[in-house]
Amino acid sequence: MHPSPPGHNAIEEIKEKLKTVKHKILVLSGKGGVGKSTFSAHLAHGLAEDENTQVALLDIDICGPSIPKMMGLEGEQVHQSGSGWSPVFLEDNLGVMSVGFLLSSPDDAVIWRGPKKNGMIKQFLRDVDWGEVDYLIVDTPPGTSDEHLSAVQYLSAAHVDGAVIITTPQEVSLQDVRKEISFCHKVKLPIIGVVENMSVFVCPKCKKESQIFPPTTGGAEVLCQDLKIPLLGKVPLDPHIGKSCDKGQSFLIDAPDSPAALAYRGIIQKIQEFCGLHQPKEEHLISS
Ligand SMILES: Nc1ncnc2c1ncn2[C@@H]1O[C@H](COP(=O)(O)OP(=O)(O)OP(=O)(O)O)[C@@H](O)[C@H]1O
Repeated sequence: MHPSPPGHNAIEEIKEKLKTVKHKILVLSGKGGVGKSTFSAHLAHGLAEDENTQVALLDIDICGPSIPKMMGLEGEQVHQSGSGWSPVFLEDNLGVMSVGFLLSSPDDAVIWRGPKKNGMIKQFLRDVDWGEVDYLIVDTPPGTSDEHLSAVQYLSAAHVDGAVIITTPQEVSLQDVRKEISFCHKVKLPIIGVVENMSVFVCPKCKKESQIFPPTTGGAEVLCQDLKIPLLGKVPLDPHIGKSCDKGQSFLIDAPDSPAALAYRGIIQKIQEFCGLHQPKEEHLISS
């Protein structure tokens, strides 16, 4: 089932493979559990609501792939196509590929050793036949590890638009966002902006907003002002999100008028504007 390992000219092969993909967006977070996969999944759902937009979602969260569950694709396996792997199509215009499709069971612990992880990232970028795609969204593991470096290195060769960084308002998460931003600067990865997730709780009955864990340092807003990074939006903590994700559905459809869905739509629009306004440039590659 596994295509052959990438050779020395992997960068050229990835560049060639991704020629048909217009915009490439990496979704990053310093901490785990802040809502990165939820965001990636719903950015894909939201963009694909326009049936003329072809969307691809790639999950390279090697040790904890949650995209199969969130997209209702648990139990799917990687399908071989002519020259590589074919994505699983959720809709005609929404294709998904996940490391999770390689697992025999979602309950399997995944133990990949260092070089194997990077090899897998190369394979996922080189071997998936996406076809003509407007947006490729790449869901990454938390942190700034070797896997991120590999992904940026390969995607940069194929013109990456930039990264969206997901955080919660707490300092423990924001501290890692600063590291994420420093990583992006070091590897010359443009930053599209920051999303503050689980910002506030909106009471479903009285519609009042409350901060469950008020941030001690002003949250992502202050951080973004200080570092001159765009804040794309704040998404409230919303029980609809967890429920829809567990069912493998889009909460943008399940709860279209919820404060979280409205916040997501505003963020998606800003990302579309960014991609329309900023033509990605060829980046200098970081030597491995
Ligand atoms: N705004 C929100 N309101 C309520 N629940 C949320 C919200 N955003 C995410 N969640 C829930 O939080 C949990 C963690 O989200 P998710 O898996 O997307 O995090 P993650 O950052 O991708 O984690 P990791 O990278 O460690 O896998 C999920 O159960 C998801 O449904």
